[in-house]
Amino acid sequence: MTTPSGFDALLLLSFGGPEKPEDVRPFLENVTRGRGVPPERLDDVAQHYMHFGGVSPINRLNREIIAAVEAEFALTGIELPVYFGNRNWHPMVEDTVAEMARDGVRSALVFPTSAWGGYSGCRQYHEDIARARDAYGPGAPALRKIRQYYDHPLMVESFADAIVAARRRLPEERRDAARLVFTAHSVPVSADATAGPPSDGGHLYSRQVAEASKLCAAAAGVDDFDLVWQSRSGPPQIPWLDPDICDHLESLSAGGVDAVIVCPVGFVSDHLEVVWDLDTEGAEKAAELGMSYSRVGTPGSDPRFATLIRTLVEEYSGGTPVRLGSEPAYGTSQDGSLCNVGCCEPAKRPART
Ligand SMILES: CC1=C(CCC(=O)O)c2cc3nc(cc4[nH]c(cc5[nH]c(cc1n2)c(C)c5CCC(=O)O)c(CCC(=O)O)c4C)C(CCC(=O)O)=C3C
Ligand SMILES: [Fe+2]
Repeated sequence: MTTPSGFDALLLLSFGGPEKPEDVRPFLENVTRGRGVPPERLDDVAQHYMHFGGVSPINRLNREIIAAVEAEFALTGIELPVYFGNRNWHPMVEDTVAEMARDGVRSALVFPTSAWGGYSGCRQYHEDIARARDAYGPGAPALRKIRQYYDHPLMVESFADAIVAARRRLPEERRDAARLVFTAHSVPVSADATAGPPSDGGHLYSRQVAEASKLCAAAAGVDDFDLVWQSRSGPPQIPWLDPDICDHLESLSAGGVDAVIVCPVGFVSDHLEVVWDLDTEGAEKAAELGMSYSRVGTPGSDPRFATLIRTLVEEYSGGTPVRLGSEPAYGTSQDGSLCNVGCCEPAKRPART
């Protein structure tokens, strides 16, 4: 038995998403509480969910990842039960942590479904851990969050193979010249500026996304590519990372590009931002411009993703970190404490009106 010493469970911690139409509004209210997102944006996003019958794919995808991890653990002799908890929708992390405590879990590792640094991608997961432990009170399990894994070799290999496969789906005569475009969730410019410990100079999120893109392109044998952003929210007067994917498709088309390979490097699985913003809006924009468009698959559904999670679990039981990149990978903390002094300060909220 190779069960990691010191831990008696793994908690997969994610964002959560609605599973029926009545869930959509309360879910969106949970996501945006106190975040200064304008009501018109919320109406739009509610429509995106309604387009898919009010069901986000995210919970199903996470349950599939958990089943794959359970199989991987069984195969490799790791005896750790795997729990599932979310920030914004059921199963809520508060309920899951209470269940873990009732099951006798004393100390668990936490795998976050975000690979990144930054307020949304990392610090908010620390906050979730702290809130869930506080809600239970004394006797809550100790929770150790796994680090940022944006440059994990298995994630890079998975994206690289998916880039090659996406190129093959393009019409033959446009394949060779197709432009590779990486995309990640935009964040406010001010949030990116404070991502990471202040002593590092900030911008940890966009630096990690840029490095991951470079690693994936190189592994796919591509030396020239673009990096753009998607799913911008917030009031229009607040600057967010740009260019936006759809604007970028227009400039590529104006420059004579007639085929694109769009790689959602910032997402571990095909959740709503991928199936709406890329497979629906991005694909429509490309069609309008007469461009061929091929969207790259995400690593969450690749069998290697369960192995990635296992190697991270082993890293926290005395294994050596496996990394390809050179940007810092923070994000480990105990019981929801900050991983560094002043790390990933949230964006300043616009005044509420
Ligand atoms: C960096 C980042 C990630 C990647 C890291 C990670 O994975 O954690 C991510 C993931 C996700 N974001 C998601 C959904 C939403 N994000 C929103 C709003 C926001 N996201 C932001 C950033 C990020 N978000 C930000 C700065 C906001 C503005 C409000 C705020 O400052 O907090 C809103 C509100 C409506 C809107 O304004 O779009 C929704 C509904 C879902 C679930 C999708 C599904 O259901 O399948 C997932 C995985
Ligand atoms: Fe988001």
